[in-house]
Amino acid sequence: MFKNKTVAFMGAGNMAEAMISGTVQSGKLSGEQIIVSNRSDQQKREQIERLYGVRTMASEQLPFDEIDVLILAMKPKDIDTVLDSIKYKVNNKTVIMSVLAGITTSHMEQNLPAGQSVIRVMPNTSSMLKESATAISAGRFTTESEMEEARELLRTIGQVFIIQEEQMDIFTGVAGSGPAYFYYLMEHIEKTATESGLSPEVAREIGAQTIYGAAKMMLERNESPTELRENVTSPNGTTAAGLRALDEYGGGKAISAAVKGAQKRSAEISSSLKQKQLVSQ
Ligand SMILES: NC(=O)C1=CN([C@@H]2O[C@H](COP(=O)(O)OP(=O)(O)OC[C@H]3O[C@@H](n4cnc5c(N)ncnc54)[C@H](OP(=O)(O)O)[C@@H]3O)[C@@H](O)[C@H]2O)C=CC1
Ligand SMILES: O=C(O)[C@@H]1CCC=N1
Repeated sequence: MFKNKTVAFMGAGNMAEAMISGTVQSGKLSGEQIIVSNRSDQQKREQIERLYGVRTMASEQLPFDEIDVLILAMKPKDIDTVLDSIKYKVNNKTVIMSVLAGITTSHMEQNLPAGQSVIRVMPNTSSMLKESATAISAGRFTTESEMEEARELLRTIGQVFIIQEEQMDIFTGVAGSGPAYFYYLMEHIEKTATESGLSPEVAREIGAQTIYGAAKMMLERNESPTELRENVTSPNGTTAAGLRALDEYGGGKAISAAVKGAQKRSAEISSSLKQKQLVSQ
């Protein structure tokens, strides 16, 4: 399916690198088919070329006519500069995918040639190991077969969910930002475990194995998290004591607030760009 296709990245930071790593490991695209570009960090380009065997260059040197899929992976604040820089160069057959939080397909469509196919994508950094939970939403001009190809391409970095664009903010709050909540949890578990006498290496390994095992249970057993939690919790046992402390300290509320906070920020990024657009009209 990807034979003779060229995929180019604009942006070579954490998210792009995670996607590049997963895609190259999948073996579905060769390094020759992937071009990675950034604004100015030459050292980073050399490192990516060495590690993943892909072609790299500065973004202004991208061979736009050769590119089938262009993945935008810079920070949201840089989107307008980038759209301005590509709008007279991009090929109308190129599908543009953006992984930028809060940047809507309509914002991109308004700043690109009429009819350009744009897909909004929200991956997470577990793409690095082909374990992302990635969402995609079609723009106005995207065909079903382009969405199918996008899904196939992103399957190389994990599971793909096609969602309505209105659901992107909450998806970002859950899955785009989500790994950070689990790392935060792990930081606290590790700290407590080492303070209580476990070596840092052992604390890290058992914490990670515990999260991994719980995630696998969720994915492979047809049981709700409530059932799974109850199976761990003996009356008046250790887990009940732990969960009571979590409740006392507002653990559940804190988790909901984290998801909502990220969701709200994603929506804010969209609306601030809309405001800017209205002001400049
Ligand atoms: N990190 C994450 O977990 C996730 C991030 N995202 C999204 O991914 C995007 C990138 O995030 P992240 O990788 O963390 O950011 P980084 O800061 O690590 O990387 C940003 C990259 O963008 C490049 N860049 C900036 N301006 C331009 C430009 N004008 N032309 C070409 N390249 C440019 C930078 O190049 P240079 O260094 O040369 O300036 C750099 O390679 C964000 O929009 C974020 O919302 C989405 C899901 C998860
Ligand atoms: O923090 C951010 O804005 C990006 C988007 C999702 C995860 N990281």
